[in-house]
Amino acid sequence: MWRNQLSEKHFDQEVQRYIAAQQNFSFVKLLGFGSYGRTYLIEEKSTKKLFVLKCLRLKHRRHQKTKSKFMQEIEILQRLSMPSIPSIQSTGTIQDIPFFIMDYINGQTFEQLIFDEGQTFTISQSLFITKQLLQQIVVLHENSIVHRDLRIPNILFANQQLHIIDFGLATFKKNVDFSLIDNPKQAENHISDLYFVGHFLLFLLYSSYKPSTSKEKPWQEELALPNDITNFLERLLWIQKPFNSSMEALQLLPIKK
Ligand SMILES: Nc1ncnc2c1ncn2[C@@H]1O[C@H](COP(=O)(O)OP(=O)(O)OP(=O)(O)O)[C@@H](O)[C@H]1O
Repeated sequence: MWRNQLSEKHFDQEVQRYIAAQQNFSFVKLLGFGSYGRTYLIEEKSTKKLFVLKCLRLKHRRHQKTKSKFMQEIEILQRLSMPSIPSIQSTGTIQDIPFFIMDYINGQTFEQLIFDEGQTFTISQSLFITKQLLQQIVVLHENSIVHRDLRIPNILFANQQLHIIDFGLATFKKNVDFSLIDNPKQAENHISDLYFVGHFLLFLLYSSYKPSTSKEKPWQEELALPNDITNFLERLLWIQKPFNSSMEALQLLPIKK
């Protein structure tokens, strides 16, 4: 364990050395790391523009499957050209570890907005934001991509619009027999993203919920939403018949026109 940490720290220095050797970039800081990747903030000297360098974690360098998944994240981001998704600027290797450089989204995640800043959302604001998210998901699905990790730390608000990051679990959309799906989060079709949208909408709605008792009840009882919104959420969360596509979910979003 400590050996792994030691070598990851050593690798951070390798990244710093690599960036220092590039004429036009300077290293700013380590942004964080997840299970597959390690992410750094860098600055383009001539423009002062910030970028993110993401590389495969050192411990996975010999795992062919994880390496291919990382290369697939690059392929997916390169395929998508949407203002709400970071574009890839360049790719390469540092000591045989693959990396890519993408746009830095200078905003706040919904996790930060709700839990650090205590921001609250009304029902109509929550539905309006969910509509924006669904509009982006429709475009992803039209490009045959499913994100499969649309959690609140991966959805940011910046420049007056929503942005989606972290395509590490994304995959190419398949025709999946609904009866064979046992975990909607991992489904390789629209079901996965819509399931996450259901949880996203619940986080927004719960931001303004004030419990009247210490006893926890199901969200349907606690939030006591109008029926059309409860039914919509239950279809996203696969409690009721799921939507046939993200477009259908967008069209049936119970939002006042
Ligand atoms: N393009 C980006 N723009 C702005 N911030 C980013 C970008 N990509 C990643 N980040 C931020 O960098 C940090 C690390 O991201 P990374 O995707 O490596 O791991 P993670 O999201 O913490 O973990 P996991 O892999 O489990 O999802 C996170 O705080 C994330 O918000």
